[in-house]
Amino acid sequence: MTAGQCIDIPVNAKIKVFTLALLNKDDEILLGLKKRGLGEGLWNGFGGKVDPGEEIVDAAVREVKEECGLTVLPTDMENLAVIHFEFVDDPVILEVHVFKCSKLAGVVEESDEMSPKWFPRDNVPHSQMWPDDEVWYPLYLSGTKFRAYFLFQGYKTILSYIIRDFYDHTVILKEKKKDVII
Ligand SMILES: CNc1ncnc2c1ncn2[C@@H]1O[C@H](COP(=O)(O)OP(=O)(O)OP(=O)(O)O)[C@@H](O)[C@H]1O
Repeated sequence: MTAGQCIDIPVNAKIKVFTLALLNKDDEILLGLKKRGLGEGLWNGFGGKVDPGEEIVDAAVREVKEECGLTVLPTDMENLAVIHFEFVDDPVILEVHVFKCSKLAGVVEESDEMSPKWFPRDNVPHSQMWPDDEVWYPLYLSGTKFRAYFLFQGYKTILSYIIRDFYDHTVILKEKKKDVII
C-alpha cells in the first residue's frame, strides 16, 4: 500500500519507509536490544529503512539477516500491519511495514545494531519498548491485521492514535489526548 491509500495522513506527506519483522518460534518472540540509532536502548523487532528501488519484503528479509543472523524467505513473511508515525514539528512521516514470520533458518547472532533475545510472546518488556508497541501488540497476538496512525511528541509521548482494520478500514482502537486535532 502507498501513503495515498492511508486515510489518516495527508496525500502529499514526505514518507520514509521502514520494515519491522516479528520472528516467532513456538510461544516465543525474538526481540533485539537496539545498540545504536533510532530506538537505541529499546527492545524491538528487526528492521530498518527500505533502500531505493528495493521491494519492501526484500528489505525486511535483508534486515533480519543483517541484524540477527537468521535467514527468512520473502514468501514466509506475512504482512501484519502498516503503521504511520508522525512526530510533532517533523515533516517526515515514518511508514513501518510490519511482518511476522515463523519459518526461521540459521543461528541467532548478535550484530553491530542489535542484541537478540527470545521472550515469551505474552510477556515482552513493554517498559523498554516503543510506547506504541503496547497499544498494537495485542493485535499481533490475536493475529489481527491492521493499519495504524500514531502522532508522537518526541519519542516518548503518544498524543493520539487510530488503528483500523487492514481491509475495511473500520476503526478498531482510537485515543487522543485533549486538545489534539487529527
Ligand atoms: C515510533 N515508533 C516505532 N515503533 C516501533 N518500531 C519503530 C518505531 N519507529 C521506528 N521503528 C523501527 O525501528 C527501526 C529503525 O530502523 P533504523 O535502525 O533507523 O534503520 P536501519 O537499520 O536502516 O538504520 P541504519 O541506517 O543502518 O543505522 C525499524 O525497524 C523501524 O521499523
